[in-house]
Amino acid sequence: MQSTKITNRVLNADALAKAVADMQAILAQMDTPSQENCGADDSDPDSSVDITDITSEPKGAAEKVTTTSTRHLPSANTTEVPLKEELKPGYVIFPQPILVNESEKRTYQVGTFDGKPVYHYWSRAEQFLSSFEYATPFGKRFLLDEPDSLLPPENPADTNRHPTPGIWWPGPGNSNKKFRFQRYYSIRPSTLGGFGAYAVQPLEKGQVILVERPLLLTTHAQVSDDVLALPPAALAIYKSLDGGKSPSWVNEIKNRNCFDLRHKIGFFAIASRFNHACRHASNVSYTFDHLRKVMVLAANKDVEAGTELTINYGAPSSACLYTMYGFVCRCGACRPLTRRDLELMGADLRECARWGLADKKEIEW
Ligand SMILES: C[S@@+](CC[C@H](N)C(=O)[O-])C[C@H]1O[C@@H](n2cnc3c(N)ncnc32)[C@H](O)[C@@H]1O
Repeated sequence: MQSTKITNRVLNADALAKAVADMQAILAQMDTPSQENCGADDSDPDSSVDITDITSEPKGAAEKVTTTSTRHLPSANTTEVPLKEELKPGYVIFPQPILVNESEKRTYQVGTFDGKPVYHYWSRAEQFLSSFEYATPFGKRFLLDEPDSLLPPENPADTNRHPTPGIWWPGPGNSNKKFRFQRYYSIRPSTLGGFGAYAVQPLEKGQVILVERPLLLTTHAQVSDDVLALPPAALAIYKSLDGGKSPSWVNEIKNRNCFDLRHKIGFFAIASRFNHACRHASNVSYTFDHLRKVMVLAANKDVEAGTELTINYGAPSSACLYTMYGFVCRCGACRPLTRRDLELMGADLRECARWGLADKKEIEW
């Protein structure tokens, strides 16, 4: 079991006890085969990774774009974009433009995926990654061969201002020096739901694929203030995360994307894009290095190129997953929730469909 989990609800002790009792009652009523129970993987492999650097930003003609995304972004962000002809493996892409350079008001389009525009921003290469020992899901180690990283630039002047000292977020606006392709995965539309991470090359068990600083490290109590205090580039990334359709978008995004990091919660531009898989179906494990304040993701089994990379959110069953995180799991490793399950759980199915928590097929029997 991982020490960090994505969490959905802020529960006090009483509410938690009630939720557990409710859930036990629901589960007692449900015809739940043992295969439904989902658990995190425990593995202990080795790591071997290397890097590719690029030294300049992609060039291309500026072009107006529109997006079909319903997620919240100020329309002013959909302005001039340098168009790249093709979507290269390993790019980090987003379903809508990310405002990365406040002064130039530019966003970056990479190309199209399934007929929809997708966008790319670069992660900044970390110069000192190999100097420190990092906590990985499989023990402490020096990452001599650097994984993809979203870490601070060596010159603090390169950072955008951030309410939390030491926190940095990515974007070409931060520096004109070296940027690195995301070599091990790309973030792209997923069959599980929304966007997800896919291996762009075969991964060996134990390979560290990502070391990432939080976009925001905060607490449940502080999240609203801290999110609203984010500078535009970081706020745009936060808003681009899953959710964000309702007036209470800050909490909605929080509920779907935050990682519980002991007394804090964290949001990540990339790690928060990894979808969930139940039981031992997840192929990536994660841990938060509290000393270095980085999230470290590593393959927990050999993975073929093109496979979706999934983590385990930590819920013990698909029913719990639904109750805690509000989505119907489609990972294939658990018994999918039925309409009856959802009814027993008191879910408003139309509301589920409206929020994309259950698609039409799932609610039409
Ligand atoms: C942390 S986000 C993961 C990235 C997200 N798919 C996106 O587009 O940004 C969690 C959300 O992804 C979706 N999701 C993750 N794992 C899923 C799964 N196994 N089945 C269905 N939906 C899933 C759910 O909508 C969930 O609220």
